[in-house]
Amino acid sequence: MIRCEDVHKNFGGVRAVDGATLELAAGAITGLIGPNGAGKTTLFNCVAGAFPPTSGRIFLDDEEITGLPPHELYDRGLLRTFQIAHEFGTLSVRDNLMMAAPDQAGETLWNAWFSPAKVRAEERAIREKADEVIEFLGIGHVAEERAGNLSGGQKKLLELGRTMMVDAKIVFLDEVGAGVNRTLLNTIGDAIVRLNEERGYTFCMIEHDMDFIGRLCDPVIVMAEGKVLMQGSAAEVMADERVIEAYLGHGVKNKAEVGA
Ligand SMILES: Nc1ncnc2c1ncn2[C@@H]1O[C@H](COP(=O)(O)OP(=O)(O)OP(=O)(O)O)[C@@H](O)[C@H]1O
Repeated sequence: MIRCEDVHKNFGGVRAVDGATLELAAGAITGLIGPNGAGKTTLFNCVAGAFPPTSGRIFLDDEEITGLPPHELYDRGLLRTFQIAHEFGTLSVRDNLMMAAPDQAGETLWNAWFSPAKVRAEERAIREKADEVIEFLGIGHVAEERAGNLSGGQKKLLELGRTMMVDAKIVFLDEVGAGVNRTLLNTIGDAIVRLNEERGYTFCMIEHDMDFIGRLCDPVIVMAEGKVLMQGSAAEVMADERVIEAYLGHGVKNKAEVGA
């Protein structure tokens, strides 16, 4: 479980996150929505260690993780997908997955020279794991394809695959559905649900596609003006007057009513 207590993040005079308090339950797929500029990405960045909050505290279970750098969070199984290097365009999908595996013995010259058997055994295990991830995600038909030739949606699947190579447990997804066609979006959605149900991954996802949110996320947390406006099921938040007003912009609804 991740808990943010009264988190603030200022950029000069801009209060990007202005006292956000929320919990991301372990084992849930939580959606984070809100109008442009609501502070969602900035809050993500604070939790995932891109920069520390100006004030407030963040906990992973009972341990305070406020301000910890990404690699320390990564060691605790928490990662934001872009923390893993973007795909290597000229390498195959399988090789991209294999390179995401952490702490490989073959990376040191010493092991490569003096422990070649150990390096080979480890490489075999990593290859088997990559093949398992490829099968899980149903991307066998592009396993030998150069990652640079994948469509935007397939690259998102590869991104999810790389989280599986490092056995992440809490994954932050920032607009994973952006610019992805409906069919592939369903495939990505299915992979997220299966990772959640079968492997116990916890997800928190920023998303603008409300159909996608409605299908995957429970609960949904709504942010507006740097704060948490409300939390509920997708149906509850979509029907909530405060949420509608936040999306329309302050005063717009009232003006519309006055004009009506
Ligand atoms: N590095 C920065 N420097 C200055 N201001 C920033 C910076 N990052 C974000 N902001 C400002 O902080 C506010 C919140 O931005 P943020 O990107 O967190 O919102 P968001 O909810 O993710 O929006 P969107 O849905 O449009 O991505 C905005 O007013 C934005 O202009």
